[in-house]
Amino acid sequence: MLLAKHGAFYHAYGPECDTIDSHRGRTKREDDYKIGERRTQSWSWGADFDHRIKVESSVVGAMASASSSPRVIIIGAGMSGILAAKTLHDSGIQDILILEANSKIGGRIHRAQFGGHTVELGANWVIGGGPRSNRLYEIANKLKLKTYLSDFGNISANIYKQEGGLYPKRIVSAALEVAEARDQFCSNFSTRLSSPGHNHDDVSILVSQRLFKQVPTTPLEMVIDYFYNDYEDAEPPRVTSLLNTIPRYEFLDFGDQTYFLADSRGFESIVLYIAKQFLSHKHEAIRDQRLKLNKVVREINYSKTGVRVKTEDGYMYQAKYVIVSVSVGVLQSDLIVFKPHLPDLLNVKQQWKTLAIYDFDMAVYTKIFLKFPSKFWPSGPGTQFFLYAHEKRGYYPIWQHLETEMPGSNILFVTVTDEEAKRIEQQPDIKIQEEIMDVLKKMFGNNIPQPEDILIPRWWSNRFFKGSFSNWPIGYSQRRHMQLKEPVGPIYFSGEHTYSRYLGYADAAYFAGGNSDVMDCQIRASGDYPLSEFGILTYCLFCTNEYYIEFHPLKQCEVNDEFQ
Ligand SMILES: Cc1cc2nc3c(=O)[nH]c(=O)nc-3n(C[C@H](O)[C@H](O)[C@H](O)COP(=O)(O)OP(=O)(O)OC[C@H]3O[C@@H](n4cnc5c(N)ncnc54)[C@H](O)[C@@H]3O)c2cc1C
Repeated sequence: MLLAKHGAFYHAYGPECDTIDSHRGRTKREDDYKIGERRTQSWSWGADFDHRIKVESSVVGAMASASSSPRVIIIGAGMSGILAAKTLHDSGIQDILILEANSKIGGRIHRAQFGGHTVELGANWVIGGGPRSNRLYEIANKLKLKTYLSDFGNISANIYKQEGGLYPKRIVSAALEVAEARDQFCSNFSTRLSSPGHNHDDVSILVSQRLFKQVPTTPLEMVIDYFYNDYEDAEPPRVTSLLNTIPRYEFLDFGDQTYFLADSRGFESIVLYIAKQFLSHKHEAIRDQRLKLNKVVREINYSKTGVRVKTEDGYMYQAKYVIVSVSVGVLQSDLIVFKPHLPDLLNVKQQWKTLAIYDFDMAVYTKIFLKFPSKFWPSGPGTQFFLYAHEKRGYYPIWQHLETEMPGSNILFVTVTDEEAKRIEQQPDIKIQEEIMDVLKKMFGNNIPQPEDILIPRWWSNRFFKGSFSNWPIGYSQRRHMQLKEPVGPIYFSGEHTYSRYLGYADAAYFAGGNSDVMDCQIRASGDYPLSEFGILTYCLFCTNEYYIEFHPLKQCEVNDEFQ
């Protein structure tokens, strides 16, 4: 995704970095809300559970040579799953099993070969240069991965009209000034809403724009607004929560320098590096029986005594606990069936968990790559990004060439999001290519060559992801987000969507894998039951049917210190 918008904002117009106040404002707000909150939950146990176990017991035996009843099963070997496993391993729980549906680790951090080069289908940017060190950026540097500071500095000279031709620079500059003022207003308004004395009422970014009396309507205004918002959130301002997405803590904490990772080893080598710290490996390949690839989990049976996890190939694995690190999009789908159902709408008193999952947003953000026989777009300083303004918001809007990172590659990519991304990925490649060529011809004339190749990731249709990353929708409360990551009996939840501070980013996945819930699982799994304390939360699990959450009113824990 992104990291681009704020990079653009900072690089092009200079940062207004109110790090400490905003940071503390957010922490305080969360604490205020949670202090003294107490909730009791219970759920019913599946009547047919014991019967199923007997029926499946021979299968359990069949897989025992690979892993005989680990203490904790981790579902998913993306960044958060690998970190969760490492967190457990480092704290002495090595009796774990990671089940991953795909044939490699990394999840939404995924490279591909295209046009003779390595491109990133998922996460691409890492950030650095801020008051806090970013672990992912540190690892990238340690591995000497090639990263390039993105050059957003000259957008005002690079916006094309719908029917072709560049907008005059002075018109774009004026529109950018308005956009920047609007963005600043949204930021100030968010801070004001979250300050003491306000009810922390949330509004959408669009409402904030209306208050500023500057709602983008023309193609130029819309594409600039898209660059500021959709390109970051992958959903439009109408949908996105102001309070929970502005300010962006990843930039306040980690810095305003956005580095585009372009290395043949891929972003996924960062995940591999972490995995190799605790899983046996030979050179670049993990050879550890505790990691099982091509294992699609379809069912999780849980009870007071533990979990049984069933995979598509008919195997059953049992453990005391399970950490589910799949995307919130996957949780919203029916790929994994929980038995008994997670507390849901069928019982009004127990609807919290399912609602928390269904109410959140899994956004779609797609980079479409094109390889041409020759370059026909401008290159050199100040040309890396160019925008296409169309009356339909988000119609092939943000373009990037790779001449800096991969000179002579003749590769372009365009980013689409949300409903447009969904519409596009349902079409055949050839149809998408035709649409794209029409747009490119408007920008660069009819004489441009046909592409030699096109690569269209389909994150939304992929049953193992169901989208690209989460976005915080308007109307979704902090309390509900706490429920999103809350455990249900022996089931724990991880994944980028569970870590609100850096929501959506690979950083969120990294921290989610070492956060309080995983640590709580670790403490329970190691037998130090029932009290755990970590970060800003204190979890008290007195029994598996009932638990409550308390917050330490006085403990202003720096979130980043949780896991370094
Ligand atoms: C197009 C795109 C661009 C992005 N750009 C950036 C960026 O520039 N910078 C940034 O920081 N972040 C970016 N992100 C976000 C970042 O990639 C994610 O936040 C992060 O990788 C999520 O990690 P995760 O472990 O939470 O989830 P995942 O990576 O989704 O890991 C979950 C794992 O669970 C597996 N799984 C799913 N279902 C099952 C099942 N039933 N059984 C077993 N296994 C299952 C999946 O295969 C996957 O490996 C981008 C993401 C996308 C898609």
